[in-house]
Amino acid sequence: MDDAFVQPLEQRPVAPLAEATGVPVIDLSPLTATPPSPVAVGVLAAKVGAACRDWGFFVAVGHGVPEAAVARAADAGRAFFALPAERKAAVRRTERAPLGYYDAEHTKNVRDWREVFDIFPRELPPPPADGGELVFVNKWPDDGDLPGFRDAMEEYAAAVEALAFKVLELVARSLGLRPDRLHGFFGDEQTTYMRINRYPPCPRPDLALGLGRHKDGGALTILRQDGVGGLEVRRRSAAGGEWVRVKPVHGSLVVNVGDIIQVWSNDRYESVEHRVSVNSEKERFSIPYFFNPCRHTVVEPLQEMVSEERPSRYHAYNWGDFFRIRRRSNFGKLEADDIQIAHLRKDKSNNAG
Ligand SMILES: O=C(O)CCC(=O)C(=O)O
Ligand SMILES: [Fe+2]
Repeated sequence: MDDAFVQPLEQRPVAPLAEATGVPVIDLSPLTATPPSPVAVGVLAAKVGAACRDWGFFVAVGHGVPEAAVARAADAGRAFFALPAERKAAVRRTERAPLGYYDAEHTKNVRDWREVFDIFPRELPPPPADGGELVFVNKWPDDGDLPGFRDAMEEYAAAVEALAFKVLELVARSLGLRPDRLHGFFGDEQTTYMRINRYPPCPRPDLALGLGRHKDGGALTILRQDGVGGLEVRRRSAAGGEWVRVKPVHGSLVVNVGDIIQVWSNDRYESVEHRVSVNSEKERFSIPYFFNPCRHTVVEPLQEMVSEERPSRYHAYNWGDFFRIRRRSNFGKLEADDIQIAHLRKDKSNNAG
């Protein structure tokens, strides 16, 4: 195996992991009840708040994303990766136009054992030709190659977007905010993107990771994983900091708190650190949906989350700049590690990330 994939000793997956105890599984069906019960929604918001605080993630069931849409997207993803290499290369990502196919992602400067395909469900208009800006325009494979691929991706993304707004509302409620307090950040110029991941079987699963440890930089991630397993999350340091496996639950979606909610909440909620182990027998597929605000959003603790007793813990930053730097560092091996919100923390003594 190529050395580029070998994780530093302390990051190598250690098997077997402790079976996760108390991983929060939350039934979101009160959201789709007609008419909705304000009491049930209030109870739900409290559960979501506790999971965001104690774990930084939860497993959602009863989420309302139709099973058929999930199945079509999953099948379309498999079919895409099964295309011959040259068909995938035809929609390959470039440094300037970072959507499409890629097979050399790096996380913290170690190569991931996976291939990916990225789309922006809400495409951004192409920037002026010579501005040097990134071009977020989708690269769809030929419909002849892959009939129905685009439709399946768009249908799934639309269903997950509806869920993302509902979860955002629960997060806002749980912080004592107006239910639509966060919606305005997610307008037409959203930088939300959706990815399909394929993790091939790996001859040395003891040395490599499908995806190295990281925190998602956006607001929320909604992830569909198949039945193979491999996703691992790290418990907050207060709870021991050990890695636990997120066992696949049929029909569920995993919801991660990202860095932006950590900052907005002024550290009431914490973005979950996670990684993906691989195995030597089975390929694994997943579909994360990264719910991200508009490019020009200035991210900082919400004014309601800041007080004299709890002053703002972060310097304000421009999301578009953060996103661009992250995308660039994913492109290949760089001199420095990825940018982290820990770098934007005012009190650098708590600098883990
Ligand atoms: O494949 C997975 O289960 C996790 C994917 C993930 O964390 C990511 O793409 O950021
Ligand atoms: Fe992630």
